Amino acid sequence: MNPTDKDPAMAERSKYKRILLKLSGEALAGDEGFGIRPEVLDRMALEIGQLVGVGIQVGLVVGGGNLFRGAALQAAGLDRVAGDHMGMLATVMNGLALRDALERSNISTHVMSAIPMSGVVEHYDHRRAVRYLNSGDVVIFSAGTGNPFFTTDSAACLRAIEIEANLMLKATKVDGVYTDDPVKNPDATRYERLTYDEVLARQLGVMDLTAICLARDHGLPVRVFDMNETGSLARAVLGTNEGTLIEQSVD
Ligand SMILES: Nc1ncnc2c1ncn2[C@@H]1O[C@H](COP(=O)(O)OP(=O)(O)O)[C@@H](O)[C@H]1O
Ligand SMILES: O=c1ccn([C@@H]2O[C@H](COP(=O)(O)OP(=O)(O)O)[C@@H](O)[C@H]2O)c(=O)[nH]1
Repeated sequence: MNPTDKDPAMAERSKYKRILLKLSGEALAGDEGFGIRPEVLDRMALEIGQLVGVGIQVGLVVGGGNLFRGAALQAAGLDRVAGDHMGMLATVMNGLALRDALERSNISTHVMSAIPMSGVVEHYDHRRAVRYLNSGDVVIFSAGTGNPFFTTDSAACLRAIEIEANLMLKATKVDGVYTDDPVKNPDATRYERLTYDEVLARQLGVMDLTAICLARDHGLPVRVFDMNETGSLARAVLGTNEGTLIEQSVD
């Protein structure tokens, strides 16, 4: 499917009215692994715009790993809490860049931050976020959970549960959950579907345990997929066999 094709039947075919898309920071950096690549932002805006255009409500959580990660800064000698604050501020920068790309594509977008940052972005407010989503605007939830020692995967599950999203989509560098880390083990094979308990029991490292436990405890389905493949976001929302679906039961 070409993501630029308008598909009016898509919203009807999608069983998801509201989704939460988690973009890793590295996803914004393209092949370089660091920084923000404008052409990557534009491609993402195009794919997100396709969903918005057919009436699917989209919340976004963006990571910060393309700029700073608390654990890496700690390894370099910084205090962990200061490093995590830097990581969360990095997600706000990514959020601003993403909003810019979305608004250039005429998609009305708000950035909310879990850390108050008056004059730059709005402070996170759950009820206001839901109002924006109901009016068809995109909401970018930045600064993670606002607390150190958490990840943006956990923030994505948290916000998805709060806004009652029907699905959390984790866009990453690999095209699903594998029997082992596919980057390190070329013999690893991909699962189409998994339960939360299987992810936990098999210690599949694609998401942190806090995030998986939150999703499990609140019955939030999670689809892990590779957004570098053109059209993959639309396919993931349509529920076709894209990436890996993690849910309560696979019967
Ligand atoms: N069982 C697994 N299946 C899929 N990916 C895995 C697995 N175990 C570890 N990974 C790794 O998890 C990463 C996805 O997590 P992500 O949050 O996007 O990256 P990071 O943790 O670097 O920010 C992949 O790049 C992959 O190398
Ligand atoms: O609730 C949160 C979310 C993120 N972070 C910090 O922000 C960094 C960037 O987030 P993450 O690593 O999840 O980004 P991604 O891997 O998705 O790019 C993390 O390493 C943490 O240091 C944090 O302290 N609390």
